[in-house]
Amino acid sequence: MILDDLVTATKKRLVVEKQQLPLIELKKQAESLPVMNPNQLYQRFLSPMLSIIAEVKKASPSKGLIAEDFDYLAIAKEYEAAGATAISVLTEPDYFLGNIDYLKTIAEEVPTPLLRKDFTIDPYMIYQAKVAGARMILLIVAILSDEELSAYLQLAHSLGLAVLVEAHDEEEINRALKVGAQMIGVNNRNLKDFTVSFENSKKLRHLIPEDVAFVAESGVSTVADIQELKKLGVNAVLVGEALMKAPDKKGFIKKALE
Ligand SMILES: O=C(O)c1ccccc1NCC(=O)[C@H](O)[C@H](O)COP(=O)(O)O
Repeated sequence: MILDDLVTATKKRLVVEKQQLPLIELKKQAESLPVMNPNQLYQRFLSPMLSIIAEVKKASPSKGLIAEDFDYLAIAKEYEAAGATAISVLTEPDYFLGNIDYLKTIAEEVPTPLLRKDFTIDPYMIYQAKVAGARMILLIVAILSDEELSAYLQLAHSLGLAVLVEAHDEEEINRALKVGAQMIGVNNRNLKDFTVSFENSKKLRHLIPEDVAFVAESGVSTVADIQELKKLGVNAVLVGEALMKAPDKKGFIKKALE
């Protein structure tokens, strides 16, 4: 399964990264930075207005190369100007052709909160996200134990980072709620065969309490899709490929927010 491959690749990458910058140094850098209150961001997602998390995504395991012309900074600036609540930046290099430097550069110029979209399996990656300028990280229930989920969530909060906890079914949602997730993303993409269906969001929406933000992830192609998800009562929609391919990204987001 693709998640296993992603975890294996991430483990290999971390060995090298930890040699280049030992944890103790990285931690010092992260802990010297100001700490924001993640509740402000959670509350923003819980507001009655739909939130759009617009993704900067060059390639993916399901689609291969998505963006030949990948001016990630210009794209992020368009997302910001259009009113995206947050910008997700893929930093995974092997399968998504991402890079944490993309996030760093965007953070220096774009005030919109940034989600470090990666396969977090080690506290090192949470410190990296903080130092790079992220305001949010992703934790995927399927690749973490309950102990890891809880420890990583607390570590992120202690650094002022909000956490999007991704779940695929009822059992994973219950695990996310048990560790105190305040924002849960349900992936509409089946990671075994890459098919996409909003059925998952529909089926699981009622399991997430009102005070926990619900994010529908993946598979949005059109503004009409976003409107369909809005009717299900989602707080936010995470959109990658459709926005990357939209000739008028600003228009797409603005229409979706109408
Ligand atoms: O996008 C993939 O192919 C993929 C494969 C395996 C694990 C994760 C994957 N995507 C990560 C994401 O969460 C999406 O990039 C995000 O939800 C946006 O999806 P989309 O709008 O369908 O590009």
